[in-house]
Amino acid sequence: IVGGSNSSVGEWPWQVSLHTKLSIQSHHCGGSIISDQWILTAAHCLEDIPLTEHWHVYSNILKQSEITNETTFFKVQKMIIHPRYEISEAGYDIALLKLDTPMNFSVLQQPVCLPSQEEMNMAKYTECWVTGWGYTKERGTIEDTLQKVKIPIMPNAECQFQYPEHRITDKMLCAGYPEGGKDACQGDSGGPMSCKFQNSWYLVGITSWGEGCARPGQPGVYTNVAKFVDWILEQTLED
Ligand SMILES: Cc1c(O)cccc1C(=O)Nc1cccc2ccc(C(=N)N)cc12
Repeated sequence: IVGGSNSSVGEWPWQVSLHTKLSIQSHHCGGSIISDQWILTAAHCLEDIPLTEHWHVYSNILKQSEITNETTFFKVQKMIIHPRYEISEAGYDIALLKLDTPMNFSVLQQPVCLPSQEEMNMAKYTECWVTGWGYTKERGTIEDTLQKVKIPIMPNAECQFQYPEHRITDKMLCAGYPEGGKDACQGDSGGPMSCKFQNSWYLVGITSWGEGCARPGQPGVYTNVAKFVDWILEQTLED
């Protein structure tokens, strides 16, 4: 997260840290708790490591330094990458992780609401925050304390104009300031864009891509979760 600030304990209780257990274990991507056994993340997070046994899911974490080999984590029973995903910039950058055991909810560890799938105008989301342990600048490192930054959603037409060489579809969302300076970045991928509406928080976007980070005129691009609620329900209620 570029231009953000430290989150406090329990501020984003649906945020998880996805670690890969390769040579050294480290934070790879963010994710969001959407039920007691399902995590929503970005497909591009999983494409290089398609084996369930290499993933550790850490919930109720504020600082990466809290994670030691004594820290409990969830194992992944099943990974579902959207069948139409190819690369982030072409969309469908969404994936589900089924945990090996259901988690117990608490004030510090609980699901975020999925948005309603009906055609919603984004204007109702006036307070959207992006969170993660990703880089705070383009050539950065993974942050210790979970960062948060408030970023306004922009109309897709404006976003398309900023990315003339891309096709910004209605299954994508863009968010950013014209002057740049506040954005998600590498390492925040898969994490939530959470928007507050009538005193509840909704998972409106999944951090997907952007040209660099926090550059003027280069907004962050997110998976538009509302367009995938049908798919999410099909995949998760089936089990
Ligand atoms: C290619 C690259 C790096 O090598 C280092 C940092 C960023 C980048 C990059 O161009 N974009 C990115 C690469 C990977 C995940 C990203 C997630 C979000 C954003 C965003 N701006 N909202 C940019 C990303």
